[in-house]
Amino acid sequence: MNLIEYPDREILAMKVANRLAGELKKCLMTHEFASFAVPGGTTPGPIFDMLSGTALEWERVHVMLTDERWVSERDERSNGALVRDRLMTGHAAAARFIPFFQPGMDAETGAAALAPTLDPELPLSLLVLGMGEDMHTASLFPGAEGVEAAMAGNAPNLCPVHVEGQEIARVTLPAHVLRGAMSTHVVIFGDAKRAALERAEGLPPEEAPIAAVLNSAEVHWAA
Ligand SMILES: O=C1O[C@H](COP(=O)(O)O)[C@@H](O)[C@H](O)[C@H]1O
Repeated sequence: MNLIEYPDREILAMKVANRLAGELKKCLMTHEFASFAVPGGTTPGPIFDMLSGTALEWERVHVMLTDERWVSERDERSNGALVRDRLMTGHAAAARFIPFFQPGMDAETGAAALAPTLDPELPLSLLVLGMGEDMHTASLFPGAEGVEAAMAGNAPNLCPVHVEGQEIARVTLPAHVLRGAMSTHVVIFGDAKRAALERAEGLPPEEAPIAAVLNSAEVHWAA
C-alpha cells in the first residue's frame, strides 16, 4: 500500500482530481475508451467538482459506480444522483454514464441482468474507492449477506448485497473486478478511517474487505 498524506481535504481533492485526469488522458492515448469506476458516499464530491471542470476527451470515458444503493436517482441516498450532480457536469457531461439501478427490478434481478453488459468495460482502466470506518469498500461490508459470493473469484460482474440494519439493498462490483483494475486510488478522510485502514492491513478481506485491494492501491488521506 502506498499512503499519501495531504495537508487538508481541499488540497487532496485538487491533487487527486489532477492525478485522475492525467491517468484518464494517458489511457485514452492508447485505448478507444477508458472505463472509470467511482465511489458514492460523502467523500468524493469535491474531487468530482474539480475533475468535471477538466478538459479531456470525456466522450470516450465510460463512468460507472463501484456500488449503488438500490434506489432511484430521485432518492437522496442514490450514489448515481451524486455522480450525475457532481461529476457528469461541465466538461465531464460528455462522458457516458452506466447506471446500475434498474427501475422495476430488485437488486438480484437487476444485478444479474447488468453483470454481462459490463464485460466490455473490464478490466477497469481507473478505479477510485472510498472506505467506511468498518473497513467496507464499495458495498463489500464485512459479514453482509451476499459478500462472501462477491469475494469469490468467479463472482458475476455485479453482485447484490444486503446489509443488516439497512432497509435498502445494494449492488457492488465484486472483489475480483476491483482487484483487476489497471490503477486504483482509495480516498479517505479523518483519523478514524486512517486507524481502520491500518487495522485492515493485518486482516483477511473477509473481515476487512478494503484489504482485498490494498496491495495495488494508492491511498490518499487527509485529516
Ligand atoms: O456506503 C458507501 O460507503 C462508502 C464510504 O462512504 P463515505 O460516506 O464514508 O465516503 C462509499 O465508498 C460507497 O460507495 C458507498 O456506497
